[in-house]
Amino acid sequence: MHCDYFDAEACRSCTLMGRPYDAQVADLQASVAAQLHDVVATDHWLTPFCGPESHFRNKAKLVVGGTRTSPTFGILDEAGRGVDLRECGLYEPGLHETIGRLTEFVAELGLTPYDVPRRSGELKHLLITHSPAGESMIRFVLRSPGQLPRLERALPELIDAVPGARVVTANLLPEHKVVLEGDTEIVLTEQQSLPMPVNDLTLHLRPASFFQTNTLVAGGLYRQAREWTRDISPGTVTDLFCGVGGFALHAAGTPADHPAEVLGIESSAEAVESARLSAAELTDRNPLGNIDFRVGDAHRQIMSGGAASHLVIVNPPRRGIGSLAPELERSAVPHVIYSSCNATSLAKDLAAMPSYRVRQARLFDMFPQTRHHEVLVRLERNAA
Ligand SMILES: C[S@@+](CC[C@H](N)C(=O)[O-])C[C@H]1O[C@@H](n2cnc3c(N)ncnc32)[C@H](O)[C@@H]1O
Repeated sequence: MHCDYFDAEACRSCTLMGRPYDAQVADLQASVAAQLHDVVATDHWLTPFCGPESHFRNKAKLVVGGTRTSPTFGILDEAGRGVDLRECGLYEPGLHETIGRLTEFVAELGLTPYDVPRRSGELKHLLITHSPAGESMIRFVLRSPGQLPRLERALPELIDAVPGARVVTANLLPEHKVVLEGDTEIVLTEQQSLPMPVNDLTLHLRPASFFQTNTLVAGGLYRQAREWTRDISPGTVTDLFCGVGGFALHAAGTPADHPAEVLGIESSAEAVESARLSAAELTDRNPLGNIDFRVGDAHRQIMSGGAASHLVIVNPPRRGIGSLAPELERSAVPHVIYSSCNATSLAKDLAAMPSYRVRQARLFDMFPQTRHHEVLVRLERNAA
């Protein structure tokens, strides 16, 4: 893949840009396998799962810079000046189109971009998620509620100007902080969630709920976990760090003759609400047994009942499962599926679980052009 922004040194996020894609995947596989060398035998690796090397991102996180009449949408340089990256080749074609229409509309609306060095202005970021069905969720991250009435008034024109705009929100981030969003979210549209078709399910995404950035590769990840779940044929499944329920909902209904009882635990109330919505739709169509999602701390779950599960699925943030690893080690849980975006923390966690052996592992290239990776491993408790 080639990128003009990279060549001009305007953006260097894609550290592997220019390297042939096959070589990128081979390097990534070798590096991840080396980090997990002590716990995953060479012949237990499945073939890496890859999608296209460009036009795969379903999400854009655009920092707004420049001026009211000439805003930029992309990142800020070291001096805090806006760098426009609207033509980034990682975006899905539909997302690219949405960005074009939306940024044109925002420039005409004349919201003043937030100026980081001066700490003045209003519009900080645009966060856009696009679904394979052609719909999008658009979130305006604002410094204050001052521009809210203007945004509310402009909503019908925005919906006209940006085909597929389904959920539009204002997120308030009054603090001068290097974070993407604040805690207050005001949904301006009647629709509150973006339906994301993945495999044979629809996952509802409410604002501020985590979702994987690469829909096609996420679909492969969930299918692999479902295949392993079918093979294990568990009576009960606990999905920890479940987000909007991708793993839990794919596990529900397996095995088909005696669907597992599935419980998802997640700290974000918005994500749990999303997962419940998806589960209700799914069970309406095809009764599946018990699926339940609860807001909670994954680290407490093993002590409070999760230890009785036949299968525990974990998909933690980059830092890994930490104290949960020794908890699982002490539990009687026979099967674990661990999805990790950080082979270093995965290796550390698995080293704290010597009673389990890795039966299979697979690399999912969720973030082509970078060294970021997703690894799925299937663990089984050693026979006593
Ligand atoms: C990598 S995401 C995985 C989400 C989901 N499994 C998926 O497939 O999209 C990690 C999730 O863990 C949640 N989280 C972080 N710390 C947590 C904790 N202590 N207990 C429960 N959930 C937590 C985050 O809100 C986020 O949704």
